[in-house]
Amino acid sequence: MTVVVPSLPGLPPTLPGAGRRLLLIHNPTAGFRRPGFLRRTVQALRDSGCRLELRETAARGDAERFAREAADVDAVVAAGGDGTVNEVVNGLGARPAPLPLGVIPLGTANVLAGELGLPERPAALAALLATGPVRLIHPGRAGGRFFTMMAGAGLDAAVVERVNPRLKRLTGKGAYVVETLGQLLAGPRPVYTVTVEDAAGGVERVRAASCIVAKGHFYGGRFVLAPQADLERPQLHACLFECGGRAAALAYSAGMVLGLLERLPGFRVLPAVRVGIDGPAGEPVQGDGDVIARLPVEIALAPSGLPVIAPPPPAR
Ligand SMILES: Nc1ncnc2c1ncn2[C@@H]1O[C@H](COP(=O)(O)OP(=O)(O)OP(=O)(O)O)[C@@H](O)[C@H]1O
Repeated sequence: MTVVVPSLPGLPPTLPGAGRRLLLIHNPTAGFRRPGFLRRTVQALRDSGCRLELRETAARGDAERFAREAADVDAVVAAGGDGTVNEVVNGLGARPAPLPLGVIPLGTANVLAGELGLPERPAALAALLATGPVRLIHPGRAGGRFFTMMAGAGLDAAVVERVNPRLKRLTGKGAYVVETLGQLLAGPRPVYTVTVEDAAGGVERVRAASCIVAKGHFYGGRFVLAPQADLERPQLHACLFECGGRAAALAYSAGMVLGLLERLPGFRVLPAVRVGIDGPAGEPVQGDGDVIARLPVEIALAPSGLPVIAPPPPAR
C-alpha cells in the first residue's frame, strides 16, 4: 500500500504506506515528564514493521546535524521538545531534497505537536508515523534559522533566554511564569521598531514593547495568539504588543491565558510576508521556544515548504 502525497513540488510522490524506514533523533535531556512515552511509541513502531534507526543527541546541534546527514530513510522523526524539533527542521531545511518530518513530542509545551493535531497516545502516534499521510507546512525564517510555530523579540524572548533550566525541569511551564515576573521586576524594557510588509507590498512601521511573528495559531502550549495563522499557508502574522510597562505586560499575559487578547488596547495582528525587528543590538530573538537569532533581525517565509507526517488539518 502507498500513501499518495498530493502533488507537492519537489517531493517524491509517495511515502511507503508500510515498512517505512525512519531515522529517530532523540534528545535524552527532554521527556522526563513523559516517562515511558518514547519507549511505548518505539515499541509500537517496531511492531508495525517500521525499520528504525535510533540516534541520541549528546549536545545542542547534534539533532540538526543528524537530520542534515540522514541517508537511506523515508522520514526523520524528532523525539524531544520544541527545541529538538526546531533543530531537526533546520537540518532538514539544509538538505538539497526534502525529507518528511515526524514528531514524538516529549517536551514541556509541544506547541507544534498541538498545532498539527498529533495523537496523544503512543499506539496512535506510532500508527500515524508508520503509515500516515504527509502535509506540506510552510516554515518561517528568522535571520538564517527556520522556525515552524513562532519567532519574535521582546519579553518572551528575554524569558526564553533566561529561564532557569533546573526550575523548568522541576516545574515545567511554571519556570516561565517565574522568569516573566523576574523580567518585569528587573526594570524598564526596551522598545522595538517593527517593520511589517504585507503581500501587496504595503509597509507599516510601528513601535512595540514586544513582537511575536506567528506561523501557527497556538502559542506557549494551547493559547491562541493569532487565530488566522495557519501552518499550511505561506503567510506570517505579526502580533504586536504596542503598550509598554509592567501593567500592560501583565494584562497581555492574562489576556492571552483568558482568550481576551484581541480586546486589549495596543494588541494588533497584521498579516505579513516579511517582518523586520530593530532594537538594542544583540537582544535575543526566540524561535519555537529557543534563542535562534539576535537583533536586528528580518523574519520571512522559508523558501520552500516542509513535508510533515500528520493527520489532516482539523477544521477551524
Ligand atoms: N543531549 C543534549 N544535551 C543537552 N542539550 C541538548 C541535547 N540535545 C538537544 N539539546 C538542546 O536542548 C534544548 C532543549 O531541548 P528541547 O526543547 O527539545 O527539550 P525541553 O526543553 O525539555 O522541551 P521544551 O522546549 O518543550 O521545554 C534544545 O535547545 C536542544 O538543542
